[in-house]
Amino acid sequence: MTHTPGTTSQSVPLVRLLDGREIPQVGVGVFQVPPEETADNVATALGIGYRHVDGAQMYRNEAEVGEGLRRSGLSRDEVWLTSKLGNGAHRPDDARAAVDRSLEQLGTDHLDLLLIHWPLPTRYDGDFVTTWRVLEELKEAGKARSIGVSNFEVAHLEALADAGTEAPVVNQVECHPYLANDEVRRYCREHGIVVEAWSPIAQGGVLDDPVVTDIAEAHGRSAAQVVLRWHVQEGHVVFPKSVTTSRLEENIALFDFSLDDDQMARISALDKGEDGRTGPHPEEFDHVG
Ligand SMILES: NC(=O)C1=CN([C@@H]2O[C@H](COP(=O)(O)OP(=O)(O)OC[C@H]3O[C@@H](n4cnc5c(N)ncnc54)[C@H](OP(=O)(O)O)[C@@H]3O)[C@@H](O)[C@H]2O)C=CC1
Ligand SMILES: O=C(O)C(=O)[C@@H](O)[C@H](O)C(=O)CO
Repeated sequence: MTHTPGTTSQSVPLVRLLDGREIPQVGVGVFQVPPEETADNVATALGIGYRHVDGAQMYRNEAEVGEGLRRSGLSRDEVWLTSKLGNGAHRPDDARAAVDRSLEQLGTDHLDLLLIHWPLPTRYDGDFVTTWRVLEELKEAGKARSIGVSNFEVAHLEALADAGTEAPVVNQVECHPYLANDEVRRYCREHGIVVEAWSPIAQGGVLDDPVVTDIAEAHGRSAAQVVLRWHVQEGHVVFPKSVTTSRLEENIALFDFSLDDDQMARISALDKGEDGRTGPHPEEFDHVG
């Protein structure tokens, strides 16, 4: 990447992973971006200064992410691309074929980060360890430079560790002020696994909270910026989704203000535990398709 060491353009810090590679702490997510809008959305984000796109086979817009990258005029090695293995592709041959399809659609020969999207403990005899071994193989083959997991609970992470596998470098889980996901975050912290927080603003659901709006007013910032800054100071990697250019600009402008300890604590105290969860629980989610 062409950047000052330790930052991207827009001064987004890089977070060091267990394998020594560095991921831009703020990216853009493309879940629920309609395929016909995705290339523009990605090119706009890259034009603003984003250098990290969080995608997935499940989002059905990988060809358009690739098109957005080409339209941006940036070279492949200037942008961090993440993809996630679809739930229907956990069996080894299916996983290999699905990743080849992602590479072809994205128009690249490697992913920066490949994740198992969901552990699917109720499918395939709960055998995500075999699937993980395929990710290790794909990393060895150079098709994914880093490998990680998504929606893994502590028991799932322990199962990988007990099997003696390479450690995942990230665990991408639902996390925002209403769902702190403390147990998972503690395990990750203790094992050097970086937490990627999905739905970092709870799809907008935390933005009207009086604690958030009060702190936002004190800083002359938007509620979204305050919540995203809380994530940054917690050490999370985030990739808020937006199809609105002004919000894309806002969501990356997080590095010229900071929250004090009291503001951080007030936001952390908003945790509602399981009542704050907006998406499916990883122990139950088994959707394929
Ligand atoms: N691993 C997993 O299982 C999952 C991963 N993810 C990843 O996380 C990313 C982000 O999560 P997502 O669920 O999209 O939710 P987010 O928390 O990023 O919220 C997105 C929503 O908030 C709105 N929004 C964005 N920025 C602002 C702002 N500054 N002010 C007000 N509203 C705003 C967007 O509207 P608009 O677009 O109209 O501007 C959209 O409706 C996904 O795109 C995906 O990459 C998400 C879910 C699950
Ligand atoms: O966006 C993702 O990455 C997801 O896995 C989820 O959106 C998930 O598919 C879901 O929320 C289903 O309701």
